[in-house]
Amino acid sequence: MSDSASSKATDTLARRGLMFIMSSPSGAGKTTISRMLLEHDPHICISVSCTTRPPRPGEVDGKDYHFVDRTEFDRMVENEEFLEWAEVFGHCYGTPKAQVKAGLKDGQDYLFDIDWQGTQQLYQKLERDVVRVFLLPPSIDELRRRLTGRGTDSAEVIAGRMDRARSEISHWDGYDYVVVNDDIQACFEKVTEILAAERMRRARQTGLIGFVRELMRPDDGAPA
Ligand SMILES: Nc1nc2c(ncn2[C@@H]2O[C@H](COP(=O)(O)OP(=O)(O)O)[C@@H](O)[C@H]2O)c(=O)[nH]1
Ligand SMILES: Nc1ncnc2c1ncn2[C@@H]1O[C@H](COP(=O)(O)OP(=O)(O)O)[C@@H](O)[C@H]1O
Repeated sequence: MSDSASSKATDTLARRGLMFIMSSPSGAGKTTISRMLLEHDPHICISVSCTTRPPRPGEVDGKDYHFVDRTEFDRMVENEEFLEWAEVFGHCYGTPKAQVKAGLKDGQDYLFDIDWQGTQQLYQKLERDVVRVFLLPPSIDELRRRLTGRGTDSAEVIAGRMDRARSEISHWDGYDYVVVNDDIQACFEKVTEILAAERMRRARQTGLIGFVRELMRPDDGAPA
């Protein structure tokens, strides 16, 4: 087999998709890093959550979140339409089930911007598919600066998010990887490396069995 033919074979090996979860205290940068990943990596798409929180300026329904009212959210909970859901900052957030389960089988990777409660629930249900990444701010002062600088929340809301930050940080040990988001580019590169390595895990590479069997076939001596 020529070099180009063999690299083609490995490029098309079947692989099960993964669930790449990114959590952090509010303001540490998970939305920013998520957007960079989605922009640079065509093989991962975001799992769009449902929320009862009102949209922020610039947020688009169906892209950033599916914005629903409480009655609709409760109906979806009742119908078991969520893989997980949780109440955060007085609003409900949930991960719709249908799309993700089908996509994983077809090798589609999904990115989740969800909190520690949702992470625990997804891990309990789909442990083998889940990769858990936690982002930390370089300092509490910098976290406050970022929340203020983002310009999307009132002083009161920011104070609430800062109060919650310490308790959110206390869940750092429920994650597989912890990355300090100091320099944005450096953080993005680390997250990209984690994703690349996790894609190579043997258990995810469902096409390997046939590929290796082929490699191990007795040599018939035919020229390449
Ligand atoms: N469990 C769970 N948490 C979610 C979901 N979607 C978003 N979140 C979390 O809810 C929290 C608040 O999100 P948001 O209102 O967008 O503000 P942010 O903290 O600035 O990202 C964040 O910790 C998100 O990770 C979801 O579907 N399930
Ligand atoms: N490494 C970084 N250095 C400086 N500012 C950052 C960095 N990462 C994110 N930010 C800024 O901090 C603010 C909060 O980031 P965001 O991604 O919205 O956080 P989260 O989604 O975790 O709440 C945004 O204004 C973003 O541009």
